[in-house]
Amino acid sequence: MDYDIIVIGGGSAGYAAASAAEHAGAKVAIFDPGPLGGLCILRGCMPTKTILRSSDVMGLMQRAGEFGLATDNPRADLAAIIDRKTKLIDDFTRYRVEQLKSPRFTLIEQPVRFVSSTAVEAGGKRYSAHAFIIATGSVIADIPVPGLAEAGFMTSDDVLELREQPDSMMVLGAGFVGVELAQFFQRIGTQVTVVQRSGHILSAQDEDMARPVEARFREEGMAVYTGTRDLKISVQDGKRCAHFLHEGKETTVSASTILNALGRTPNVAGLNLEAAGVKMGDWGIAVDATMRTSKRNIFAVGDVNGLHEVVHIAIQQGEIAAHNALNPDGAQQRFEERMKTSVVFTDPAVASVGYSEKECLHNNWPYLAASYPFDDHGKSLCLGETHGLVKLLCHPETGTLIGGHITGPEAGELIHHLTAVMYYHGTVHDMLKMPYYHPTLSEILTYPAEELAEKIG
Ligand SMILES: Cc1cc2nc3c(=O)[nH]c(=O)nc-3n(C[C@H](O)[C@H](O)[C@H](O)COP(=O)(O)OP(=O)(O)OC[C@H]3O[C@@H](n4cnc5c(N)ncnc54)[C@H](O)[C@@H]3O)c2cc1C
Ligand SMILES: NC(=O)c1ccc[n+]([C@@H]2O[C@H](COP(=O)([O-])OP(=O)(O)OC[C@H]3O[C@@H](n4cnc5c(N)ncnc54)[C@H](O)[C@@H]3O)[C@@H](O)[C@H]2O)c1
Repeated sequence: MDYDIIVIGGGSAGYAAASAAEHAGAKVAIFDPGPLGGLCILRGCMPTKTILRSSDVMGLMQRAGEFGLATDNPRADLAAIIDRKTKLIDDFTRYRVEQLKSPRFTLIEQPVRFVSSTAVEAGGKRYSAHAFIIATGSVIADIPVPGLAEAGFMTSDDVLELREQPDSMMVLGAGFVGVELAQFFQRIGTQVTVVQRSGHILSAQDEDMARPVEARFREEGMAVYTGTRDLKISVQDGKRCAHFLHEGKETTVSASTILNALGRTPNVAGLNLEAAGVKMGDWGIAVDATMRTSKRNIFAVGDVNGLHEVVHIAIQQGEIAAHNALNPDGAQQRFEERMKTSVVFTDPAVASVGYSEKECLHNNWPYLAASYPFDDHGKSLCLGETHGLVKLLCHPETGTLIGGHITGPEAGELIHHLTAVMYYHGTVHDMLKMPYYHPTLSEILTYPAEELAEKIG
């Protein structure tokens, strides 16, 4: 065999897998045709969070009067925002490329296709390995909306290079990508309309956690349509129009641009998975908790398995796969659904760890829930950040925390407190024994914990 492990794709999941495998003493090759850097650095987490910082500052400037301050007609310069993003991303990318090109691995900048379960082909050459870790990520999905392709649209990739601000924009889809970018554009002065099929935005979250974001969007002047049906697109008088059924009525909205945020799909094109005997599942390459595919020596990690398209989970899965690939007969590491975490970086932000009420109800799992709103919490009132709530879910007898959900100020930071409690299998009673500084946002977490502890007795 040429290598112990061949990693296909050098993004967050692939780099983590290769790094862990090399650290454990394996001979590793990474195949990636580039551009090198991975989605998170090049067109995902980091560039979007960089530009959102500008719109968050803008959002505060627009509220200056509320805090006894005056600003002189704040305006956004999209080209300058994009320049700041590009400078940072170039630095992050350079660092990642150096890591990929280090002598720790053999980096081959070619796409690969399987020829069997123990060999791949790239650039006309054949390479064999004991194990393979597929980490080819995801691509923007081609969702068939009538008229959309003819009308033309932008994607999150395009937005990150846009230098001229559109006067108006329709955002199709209100998942993570749609909501973060919708608020960015609305806050910098583009008139945004969001069109979402499910009954509330962020359809994977519990409804009560998503509604405060919708409320904030509307207060900021955004038009938000949820529960839409039969979406079609046309072009009339130079404007792009979306036609859909909303609350039983034919509705048409228009804008100069469309942002297609209808979702992503696993990137498996050209891999020739059939030759390796690797099977697809409903959302991506089918894997078990050890990250093994239908073929025992082949693993799939990160967006390509479609389980949770977020970066820390991609990294964790990469490390799990590396360990299991190198220890096929030893103790296997498993991905723990129990600790899954997500953060949507809107304002208010939406952060979750563990299970939602939706999931508990769907699976018939027993739970107790309690929540508390930010508009009744002292520190939030001082900050003027009163949108949202915190919600805790615990086991009805033991009080063990099984889910923590925060929509509100600094939710993406506050959630880690609940992550720590859950990591150590802590209970709502444990939360009440911990000291909380006053006045802080974190204190709000004790109120639902208290309610749940009283219920359990
Ligand atoms: C706009 C946006 C914002 C996001 N924001 C966040 C966020 O704030 N926080 C968060 O946690 N997640 C965020 N995500 C999701 C996150 O970026 C992804 O979950 C993560 O980057 C996936 O990593 P990956 O390693 O699976 O895939 P990728 O990083 O996409 O890596 C795949 C690699 O495979 C290579 N490749 C492709 N085809 C082949 C082939 N045939 N052969 C060899 N190599 C190949 C590619 O060149 C690429 O380098 C965001 C996503 C988007 C789109
Ligand atoms: N902050 C973060 O961590 C972050 C940010 C961005 C993306 N991501 C990751 O990237 C993944 C992809 O995000 P995404 O937002 O592109 O996809 P998504 O699947 O989360 O959202 C797409 C939305 O479009 C809606 N939709 C689909 N067809 C529609 C139609 N015909 N009419 C109206 N609405 C329709 C869907 O109901 C869905 O809510 C996410 O699952 C997330 O894990 C994470």
